[in-house]
Amino acid sequence: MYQIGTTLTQYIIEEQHTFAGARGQFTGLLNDIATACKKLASLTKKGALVGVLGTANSENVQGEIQKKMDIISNDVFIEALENNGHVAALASEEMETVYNLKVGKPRGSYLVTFDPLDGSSNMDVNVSVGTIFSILRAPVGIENPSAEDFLQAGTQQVAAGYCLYGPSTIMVLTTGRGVSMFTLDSSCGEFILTRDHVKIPEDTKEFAINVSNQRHWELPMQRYIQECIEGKEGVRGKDFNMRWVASMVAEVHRILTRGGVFMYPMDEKMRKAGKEGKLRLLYEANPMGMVIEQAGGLASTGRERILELQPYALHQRVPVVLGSKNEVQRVVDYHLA
Ligand SMILES: O=P(O)(O)OC[C@H]1O[C@](O)(COP(=O)(O)O)[C@@H](O)[C@@H]1O
Ligand SMILES: [Mg+2]
Ligand SMILES: [Mg+2]
Repeated sequence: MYQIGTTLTQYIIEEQHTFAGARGQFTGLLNDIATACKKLASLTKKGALVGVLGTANSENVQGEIQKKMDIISNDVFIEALENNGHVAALASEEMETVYNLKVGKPRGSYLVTFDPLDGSSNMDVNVSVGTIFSILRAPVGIENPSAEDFLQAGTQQVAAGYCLYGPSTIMVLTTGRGVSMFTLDSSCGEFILTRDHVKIPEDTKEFAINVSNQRHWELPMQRYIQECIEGKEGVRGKDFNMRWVASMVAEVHRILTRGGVFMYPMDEKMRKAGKEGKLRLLYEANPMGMVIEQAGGLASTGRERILELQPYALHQRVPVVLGSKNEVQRVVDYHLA
């Protein structure tokens, strides 16, 4: 158990000691990620003052028009991670293929997948956005890991987390020993531990889903949401509230803070478009799934545990239902009934 007020630097040095044979790379890598997030926190706060709002004239591998900050965040992350010999390769929402380090750059023991700017549709309207990251082990002795080397099940993650750029900047991290939250004190440029061993309430009265897609949902999801909306008058016997920020980081942070269930289910519209979901397995669902499970919640596709899925593609999409244990279990039961 760490003292509230411990700095992230002190925390990760201690965590490093729990890894047998550790040589300081893990500490270094988390520090690199923290440095990138501090830069992004400053840029998102300055916004129009530093010209980072608006759309770039380019499309990413997802077929989405990129925001300027999608590209800037991706570059900031690469710059912070590629020089210090902690990683062997990187993969990101904004890059079609694996980013291999330039010739001569020292290679490290880890792979990092990341969503440099999550909730990017909120950037221009000043609503919370964030960065999501997942750390995996790199194959030993491979100079340039390939996409296949990244296709590891979520259970293989060494660590995962996100940084939320909201009213305050908060880094949330798990190394597989519970979930810790650090708030950025910009006066000293340090992330300070503000909550440790975070636990999600098992029950909730708050759901998050984009209801505009309702007519396309599968019947089990229609039933679940209808029952929530019927509230006290219905079979649930209690009223529910709804939230939708359209930034997964903000939804997950709310759930870690007061419980809830977040859903981005599969639907008919996606099926017709040949998609298997909206959110991406390697740099959204897996890292958030690890954080949620480490805080006592569940993370499912609606039918399967997300962390046990065997990935087959770098930008693979999956349905996501995560949050308070008993509520996610109910959604799964409806899908498996
Ligand atoms: O616009 P919609 O359909 O409500 O989707 C919102 C979802 O899409 C996302 O913005 C996708 O992430 P990116 O912004 O990183 O592409 C999630 O953060 C969010 O939960
Ligand atoms: Mg995202
Ligand atoms: Mg993104």
